[in-house]
Amino acid sequence: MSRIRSTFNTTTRHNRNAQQFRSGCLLLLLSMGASMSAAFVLPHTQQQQQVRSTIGSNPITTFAASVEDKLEVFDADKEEAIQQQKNLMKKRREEQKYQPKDAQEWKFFDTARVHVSGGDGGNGCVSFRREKGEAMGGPNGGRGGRGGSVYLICDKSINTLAPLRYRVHVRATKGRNGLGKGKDGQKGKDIAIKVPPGTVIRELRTQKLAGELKEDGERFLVARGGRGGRGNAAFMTQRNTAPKIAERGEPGAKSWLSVELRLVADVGFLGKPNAGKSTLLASSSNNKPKIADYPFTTIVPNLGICNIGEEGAGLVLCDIPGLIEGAAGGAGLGPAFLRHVQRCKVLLHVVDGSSEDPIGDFNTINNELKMYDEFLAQKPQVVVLNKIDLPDVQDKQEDLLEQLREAAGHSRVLPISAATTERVKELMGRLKKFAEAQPVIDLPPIPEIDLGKAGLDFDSDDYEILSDPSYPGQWRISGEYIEQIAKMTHWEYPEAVARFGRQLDAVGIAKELQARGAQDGDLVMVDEYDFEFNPNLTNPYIPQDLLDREAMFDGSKSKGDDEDEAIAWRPYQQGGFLDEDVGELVGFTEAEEWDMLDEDFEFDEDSADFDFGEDEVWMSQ
Ligand SMILES: Nc1nc2c(ncn2[C@@H]2O[C@H](COP(=O)(O)OP(=O)(O)OP(=O)(O)O)[C@@H](O)[C@H]2O)c(=O)[nH]1
Ligand SMILES: [Mg+2]
Repeated sequence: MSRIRSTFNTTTRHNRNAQQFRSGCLLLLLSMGASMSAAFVLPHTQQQQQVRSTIGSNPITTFAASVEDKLEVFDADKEEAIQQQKNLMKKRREEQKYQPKDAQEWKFFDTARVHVSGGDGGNGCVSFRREKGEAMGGPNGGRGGRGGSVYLICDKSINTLAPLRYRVHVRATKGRNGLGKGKDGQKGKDIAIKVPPGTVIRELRTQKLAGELKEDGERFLVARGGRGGRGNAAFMTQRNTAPKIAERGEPGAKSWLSVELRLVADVGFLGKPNAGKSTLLASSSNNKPKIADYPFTTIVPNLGICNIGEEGAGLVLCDIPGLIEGAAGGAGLGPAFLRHVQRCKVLLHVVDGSSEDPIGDFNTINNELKMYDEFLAQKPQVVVLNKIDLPDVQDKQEDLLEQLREAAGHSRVLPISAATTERVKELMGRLKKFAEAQPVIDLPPIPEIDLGKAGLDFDSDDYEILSDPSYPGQWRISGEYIEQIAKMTHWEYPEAVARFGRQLDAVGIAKELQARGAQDGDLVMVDEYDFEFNPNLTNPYIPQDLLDREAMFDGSKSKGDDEDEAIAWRPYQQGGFLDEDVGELVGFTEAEEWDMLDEDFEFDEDSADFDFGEDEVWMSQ
């Protein structure tokens, strides 16, 4: 059996050289990255300028363009159109500056980043029963409490991620430490964050999908609290009836999340700016969005519930900012909001009959849609020809309808006037029937990452041993499981250190190290802990300063005459641990309330108790 010698004094300041080396490399990489990005990422217009100067009207233009598809051939008309749109958007931004802060636009947030951390588990305790005539009874150190977990809860009464904008760090509380007399530590409090239906959760760094909340009341574990460390009572065996060993609490899971909202509606509006989408929403629902005769009036999605006519009542409508040519490539405001119509059963394509080229508009939008997302492009559409109250439009109405039917390839085309509400009631009735008839094809997303796991749940075989020839005799072991075990080891208890050695053995790490040529006395690093590798050592090394402290401790003074009182093993009166920050042995203190845990604690999501206290659950407003 291999033993690992714990070298305390070096625990916190391990391997400075290696760290410096690493951070040096990192700096180097970062500075390389910076200069590379400076060289390759040019502003859009600058890129176009370059393209223009290299291509010009040269006959090889077509050849160049086909060689490099990404090159955009300069087109004066398009450039002008883009410039016009830019000016308009600038105008909108200017206007926005003067909007009151409580305007709808200010409150709508559909993306957020948040750091969630589950509470650490409480530490286990080493303590022994003491009764009359029995100097040292059985072990009775309690278990630490479980750390609180962080959940997201789906609440249909809110429709923005604004609460997450105002608090980026969400931490659940720690579990309390276990105490003597078999008292287990109190659990940490769970935290729940309310989010609207359609919230999609991803791990920020990898952008891996973790899950999605759709139904009201559904909840999703995003950071699991750590398990409480076991007290010495749990380590009693026939051979060792007085174990001086306890575990530290398991650290809670932590991660950065990117949270994104996809509104859930039956019908998503689609169309060029100024087509009359918001006017239609206003004339058919309880929502009164902003309407004006310039493009990009709408800058955030609006949800409305149809309230005209019996047939269409209750239909949920979603009006998004208008789309323009180049939307799939990021032009205009629309693309950022297109994901909001991904959940809709049906798309309502609003065509402005008074536009110069209504059919061209219709085709442009459909092309953009195809480029943006094939899935979205295949959603069933209903087309409306809007503004038929205008005489000009009336004149060519029949022609336009015919052409639209042809371009769309189906006959779900209806002439309406959103302004006068002509045929709007009929449209809503038909839309509702059509939406209801749609099969549910929205496949449930396949999660790629499980945020509900804490370190100990990871596959125990999963570890990696790294060594660097320039640092002979140094080994770094990485792996969620072994790192978590290291964090849970009470290094000041020799038996705990020995147990860690056995765990290294069990996972196969000790053998692997030997096979790779690790020598007696080599430095082994796991997470922030350093050890000397010593497979032949039989007695774990106890740092002298800890032994000195123990010798200085006078147990007889600590507790009064009450012989029945349970006292802890010296020097940890009620059990204790080494506080690495201050380098001191710290005793556990008595807490007011106790909460008993089963010995074999299993994480049970259903028993999670949410704290709906003051600032831990966030409402939308
Ligand atoms: N005559 C007439 N005008 C309409 C009709 N529908 C909308 N409008 C006008 O068209 C202009 C644009 O309407 P909006 O509803 O803001 O258009 P939108 O599609 O929401 O535009 P964005 O939000 O910019 O994408 C406004 O001046 C409306 O009054 C209609 O049926 N008839
Ligand atoms: Mg609008």
